[in-house]
Amino acid sequence: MRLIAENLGGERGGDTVFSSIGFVLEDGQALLVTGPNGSGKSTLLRVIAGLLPVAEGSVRIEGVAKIEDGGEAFPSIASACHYLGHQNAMKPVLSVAENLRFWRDFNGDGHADVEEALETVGLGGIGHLPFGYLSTGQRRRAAIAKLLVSRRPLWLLDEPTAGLDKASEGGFAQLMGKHCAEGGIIVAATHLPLGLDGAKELRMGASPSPLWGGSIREAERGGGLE
Ligand SMILES: Nc1ncnc2c1ncn2[C@@H]1O[C@H](COP(=O)(O)OP(=O)(O)OP(=O)(O)O)[C@@H](O)[C@H]1O
Repeated sequence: MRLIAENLGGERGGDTVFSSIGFVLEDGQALLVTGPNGSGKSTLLRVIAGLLPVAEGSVRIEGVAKIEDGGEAFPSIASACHYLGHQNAMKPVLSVAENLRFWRDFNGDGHADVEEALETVGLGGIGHLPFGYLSTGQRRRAAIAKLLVSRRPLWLLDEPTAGLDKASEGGFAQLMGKHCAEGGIIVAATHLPLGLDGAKELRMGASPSPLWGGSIREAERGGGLE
């Protein structure tokens, strides 16, 4: 599978946030989206996921495996991706396991079972607790377990390690490495190194405020791929 963005532009509230973004990611590749606050990293992920409209250009997947009836296993990016946003998308009054079972049923393509996924993220034994009881880092780990209970080749991750301790960051780096080694693709917006060897980097444009360490290169809000 390939994820292809061509001349991609995104808007928020009618204003252009980024434009002229282009990249191709093949099976097993990862892209780190970096840049200052407000430069459009989250907006880019949401545009790729189909949660916000494409303002210009295009983003698409190609080369998706066929299923038995000749159709494509994933007919759209939305059906091919896991989107992990800033919010964890879990119900606080449901138990951790109930939340994961919901997402497993909702997304289909059952993969790891819920207990196995919780063990993997170091939450074995607390699946019965209401999600709302968990600490910030435990909530993030439970949200990461969501990536494991259904198989989706494309992971779109927004600040995935926010709130994680060092050991959990290392564990998540291994999970991401395994996903790529199995042919998955990752696009991750981050301010922190994620421990993903060989990842490409897309730097989004500068912050409009010089006071917080950004420059005022408003004309360069488009991204550059390295
Ligand atoms: N619903 C909205 N309406 C109007 N503008 C918005 C909306 N949501 C975000 N924006 C603006 O879009 C721009 C890009 O925001 P975005 O969240 O994509 O940045 P980011 O690079 O992910 O930032 P951060 O590093 O702080 O997470 C910001 O200037 C933000 O104020």
